[in-house]
Amino acid sequence: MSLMPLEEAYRRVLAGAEPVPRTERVGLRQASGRVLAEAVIAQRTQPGFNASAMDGYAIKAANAEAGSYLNVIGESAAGKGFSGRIEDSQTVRIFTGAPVPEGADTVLIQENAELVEASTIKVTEAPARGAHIRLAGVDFAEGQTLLSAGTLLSPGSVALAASGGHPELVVRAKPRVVVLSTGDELVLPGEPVGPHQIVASNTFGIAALCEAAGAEVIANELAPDDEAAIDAVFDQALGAKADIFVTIGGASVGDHDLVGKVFAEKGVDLDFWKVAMRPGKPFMAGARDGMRIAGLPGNPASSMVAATLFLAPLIRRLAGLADRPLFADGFLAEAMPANGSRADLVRSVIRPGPDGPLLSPLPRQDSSLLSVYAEADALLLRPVNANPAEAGEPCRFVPLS
Ligand SMILES: Nc1nc2c(c(=O)[nH]1)N[C@H]1C(S)=C(S)[C@@H](COP(=O)(O)OP(=O)(O)OC[C@H]3O[C@@H](n4cnc5c(N)ncnc54)[C@H](O)[C@@H]3O)O[C@H]1N2
Ligand code: MOO
Repeated sequence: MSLMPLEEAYRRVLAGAEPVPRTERVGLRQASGRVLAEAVIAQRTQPGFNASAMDGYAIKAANAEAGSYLNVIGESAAGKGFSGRIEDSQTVRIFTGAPVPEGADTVLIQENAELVEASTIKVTEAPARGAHIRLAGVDFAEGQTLLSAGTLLSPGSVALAASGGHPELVVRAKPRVVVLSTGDELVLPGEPVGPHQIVASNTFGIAALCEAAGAEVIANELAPDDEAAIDAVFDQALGAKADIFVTIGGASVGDHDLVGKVFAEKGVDLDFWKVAMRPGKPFMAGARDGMRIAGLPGNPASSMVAATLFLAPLIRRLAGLADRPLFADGFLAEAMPANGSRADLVRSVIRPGPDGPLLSPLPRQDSSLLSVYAEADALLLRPVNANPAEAGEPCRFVPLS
């Protein structure tokens, strides 16, 4: 099988990927970052009454020439309005958010009034008619569409939905993902590590990446290099109606790399295996009965890079989130050597430059190095067969945050 060009692999992974049709109802405290499945219609008018925007006095503007005296007949506070009516030469003490009493058309801010007796004020500066009143419905009216289906709920839109009277919202269900790490050598962090064993690390990095992209990781399993064990987790994912089955490791050509073999036995329709990129070459993509398959390589940086390029965009698509451009534009902080037949995704740090982001490759690039991966801000793209490049030349990169 020849190596698939990176951009084509990306297009193929996303081809035909639609948001999952399931929806669910969540409370407002769980709603931020979710995608609305149904429009949010205002259940009430906001504000529901003419409200004061300032602390001061509710007045009739016609009575409030500078130098006039007004008789204070009561008080309107937020949550506790004044039930009477203002007649000529009268005023009501009013506070921010309080209902404007009947008969008043203006709020005089207290800085422009002088209390001359216990219940008399003198207007020191005349206000404009209508000043400092938020009219009923100025924000929105009952029945108005506040947020349309498909909106990614920001903290501000959660506040708007709350104001519209909604304790819960109908959102798209998160795509369900099962992650399986394979390898006899793997033990969980914190468990005793035998002489030839290692700690399963990208197991947790990949689960975090899936969740950050909008998925629900319904299982994060470890299995030894054993066909029956891998088979069992595959069946578990099918049974749980996972949208994506992600494997880590066993994707290459060694005698113990069994993932591709199990996929073939399980009737997975394999779209491609192996991408012309470094790291992350032995990436597999396919599907079985509506469950998408992403087979990631085992090397820690390789799995994180392949998941960043292919799995995260797929999850975003299934979650109903907008596609993001795969690459951003920047400039090389250093000269780069010529590149070979695989696109190189160079773990790099970013700093601001005069014309845009400047990318500096980290000194060590082996695909086992999580200490380097965790430090990187970006994957600097060196295209297939790129010529040597000078510092300052434009480049493209995949942001990692
Ligand atoms: N003869 C060849 N050998 C290899 C090739 C090749 O083309 N021909 N490709 C290499 C490339 S590139 C990669 S990438 C790796 C990928 O191999 P696998 O996907 O089969 O991964 P494993 O062999 O299972 O593991 C590789 C490495 O990663 C460690 N690992 C695996 N899973 C985890 C985990 N969950 N957490 C942390 N570390 C993990 C594993 O112990 C190995 O050290 O193959 C090359 N070989
Ligand atoms: O692609 Mo492998 O991912 O070079 O280490």
